[in-house]
Parts: sequence; structure tokens; C-alpha cells
Amino acid sequence: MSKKILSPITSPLKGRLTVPGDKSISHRAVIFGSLAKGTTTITHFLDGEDCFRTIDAFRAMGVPIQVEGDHVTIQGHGVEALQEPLQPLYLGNSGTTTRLLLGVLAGLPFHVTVHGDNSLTKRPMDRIVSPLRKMGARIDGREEGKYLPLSIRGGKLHPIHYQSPVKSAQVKSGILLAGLLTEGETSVTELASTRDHTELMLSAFNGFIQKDGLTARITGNQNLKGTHIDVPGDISSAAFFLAAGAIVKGSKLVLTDVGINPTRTGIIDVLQKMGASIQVVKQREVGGEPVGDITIEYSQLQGVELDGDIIPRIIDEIPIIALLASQANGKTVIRDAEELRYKETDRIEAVVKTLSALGASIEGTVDGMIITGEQTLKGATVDSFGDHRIGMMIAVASLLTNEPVTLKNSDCIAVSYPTFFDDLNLVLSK
Ligand SMILES: O=C(O)C1=C[C@@H](OP(=O)(O)O)[C@@H](O)[C@H](O)C1
Ligand SMILES: C=C(OP(=O)(O)O)C(=O)O
Repeated sequence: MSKKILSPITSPLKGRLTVPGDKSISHRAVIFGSLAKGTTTITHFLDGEDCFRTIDAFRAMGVPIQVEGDHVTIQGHGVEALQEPLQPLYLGNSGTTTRLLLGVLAGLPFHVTVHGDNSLTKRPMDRIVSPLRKMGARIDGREEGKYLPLSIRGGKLHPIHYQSPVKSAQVKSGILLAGLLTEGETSVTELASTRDHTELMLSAFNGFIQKDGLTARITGNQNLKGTHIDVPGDISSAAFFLAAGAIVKGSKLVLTDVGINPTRTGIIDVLQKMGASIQVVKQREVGGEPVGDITIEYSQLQGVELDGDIIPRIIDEIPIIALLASQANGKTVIRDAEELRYKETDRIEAVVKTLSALGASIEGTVDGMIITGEQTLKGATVDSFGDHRIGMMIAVASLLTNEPVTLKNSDCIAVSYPTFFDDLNLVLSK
């Protein structure tokens, strides 16, 4: 098992940092580049383990994909050129790869088996399997297709209108991708707005999608053309540095070229609401996605109440928000976040266990948590439970302790941020 001893720090965090490319956008760029005709080039691609699972899946279907550092080149020959994979597809730890790929596989005349690691094997897949079956895909798996491994017999689908019962961009995107391979109009209505990178990226590939409030409509057999995608920095990765900058006394950081798509900027809203000194500057658009630089400075934070429609906009940031709350005056209450129980770990349980061990006052609820600050954190041995976001939250927490923190299972951080510790050392040494 990997292990990292995180020593107490002696200086605040200073300087400028460009975080790696957005994970959600990197996955989608590979998917659309593989379905399109012509060359797609991707720059600032996230070379994290999850995105390689998406690359490997399309390589297994015969798509030539070349990777040099964070540059990716895809020679797309269109959907008709995809080949049935000869082996089961291993999707590792990546929920996004799985749910989006199932949408693609449902519309292809292949028989494919997909499997993943211990964590992915426990995550619910019925949320995507059920609408894809309604479209005509034949999918089998444990507990009637609730869990991986799954076996998919795809082919000619029929369009549906789907009212999604879960607030999930992966479910929406999986159905839209299946809709792209289906004659007629497929539509998805969401309960709340979730990240819309699939919708935005489709236009970059010469595709078309209609958005009408919480409903997205797509027609099949579009003529997608290869393009260039410059991936913005991942705000979900930047969030760990925004939090560190906000809670380590004397810190001042500028995070450059961060994606600030409004469906993802809940963390900025939360920090503002907590009273952080945070600004977004140099706002611009890159390839249809809004991008900006974010400055953050240490300041005393206040507790907040978070629920309702902001939850999908902070879903991956809640572990680090819990740490922020432990350093804020008063109570923070997070509700409506039961989805956290279906991530790489049960993130409600994992956050409560790790932050309690580090000295925070935190209790879990059915759909969230209650944190009372401000608490002095202490050194301890804590486990990431194999969840990259829990691992990075613990590393940021260790910046506040006077004793070392031992982080067990630290390697999982490479899933979304392979250079996390290098970047942390960079801003600690300024
Ligand atoms: O569509 C995406 O790229 C993602 C959607 C979210 O998952 P859900 O759709 O399950 O909420 C998020 O947690 C995940 O990290 C990435
Ligand atoms: C939940 C996450 O990813 P995925 O669902 O793709 O595994 C995440 O990155 O926090």
C-alpha cells in the first residue's frame, strides 16, 4: 500500500499555479474525437489515470490515439469505423468513463464486457443501464445490471424522452451520446442543472444540440468533424489550492487558466459566502468554455448552509468544503448531498472519519454533514480509502497541523491530479 508522511509546513502558499486540464472535458474530448471524422488535437489534456481509461477504451475499438505529455492527437474515422473490442474493457476507477462509454456502446453493433476496480464495481450503474435499456440496448450484469462487470449488446436504438431521477451529468451525457447514435430525437430532462460540457463540446465538433431549460435534445447521425480542444484547468483540482490559500495564514495564490463554466463554479460561490478573499479576473472564452484566473488570499471564514441546486455545482468539492468549514467560525450544514455516497468511496463516511481523526468536529447525516468550527487540527494516520479527492483533502488539512500526518493509500491521487504534490511543493517554496 502507498503511504506518504506529510510534514508540518513552515511557510504560507505563494505564487502562480496552472492546474492540470479538466477531467470532465478531457474525457469528452477523447470521446467526441473518436466519434468524429478527421483529426482532433487536444492540448492541456489531463494525463490522469481516469482519462487514460477512456483513451484505452477507444484504442481497443481501433481508434488511433497518440499521447505526448498533455498533447493528444486522435485520427477519427467516424462511428462506422469503430471495431468491436476483442477483450473486456477495463475502466479502472472512472465513473465518467463508464457511464459515458455505456451510452456509446449501447448504439454500436458490438458485444462488449466492461469491468473496473473494487471501487467502480460497487458504484451504481442502473442509473444509466435503465434508460439505455429503454432505448433498446441489451445489458446484463450483477443484480440485474446494477453493478459492473456489465455485458452490453448494442445496436439499433430508438429515441426516448428521459426524465432523469438523479442529478447526474454522467447519466445525462451517457443518454445524449446514445442519442447521437440513434435515428430521431432523444431528450433528457434533469431535476437540476448539472455540468454541461457534453452539450458545449458537441458544437465544437460541428454537432448540434438544443437546450431548453433543464431539457437537452439531440438528434442522431450527425456529421461530427475533428477539431482542436484546449482544455481549461480543472476547477475541481484548483479547489484544493483555493482552500489551502484561504485557510493557511499569510497565503496568496493566483490560479491561472481555470475553467469557470457556471455549472462548475459553486466552490467560488461557497468561498465568497464564507467570506474568503477571492476574485476571478481575466475572464475569457476558450473553445466554448469560459476560463479565468482566480486569486485567493487567507482570511477568516464563516460557516454556511449549503443545499438545493448548488449541490451539483460543488459535488466533487464537498470533501474540501468540509475542511474549509472546520476552519470557519460557527456551524456549516450540508444537505441534499446523498450522491456523495455513490462516489469513489462513500464520501460522507470518509470525510467524517478522516476529519474527525484529524481533530475536526463533524457529524454525518443521511444526505450531508454538519461541521462546527473553528477547530485546531492535529497529526494522525489517516486513509484516503483509495479516493483521490479524500487524499488531496487530507494533504491540505496537513498544512494546518503541528505534527506529521500519515496519508495511507496516497497513490490514488494520480486518478485526477498526478502532479498534485509537485504543485503543492512549488507554491510552498515561493
Ligand atoms: O460528467 C462528469 O464528467 C462528472 C459528473 C459528476 O458525476 P455524476 O454525474 O455522477 O454526478 C462528477 O462527480 C464527476 O467527477 C464527473
Ligand atoms: C466522482 C468523480 O469521478 P468519477 O465519477 O468519474 O469516478 C470525481 O472525480 O470526484
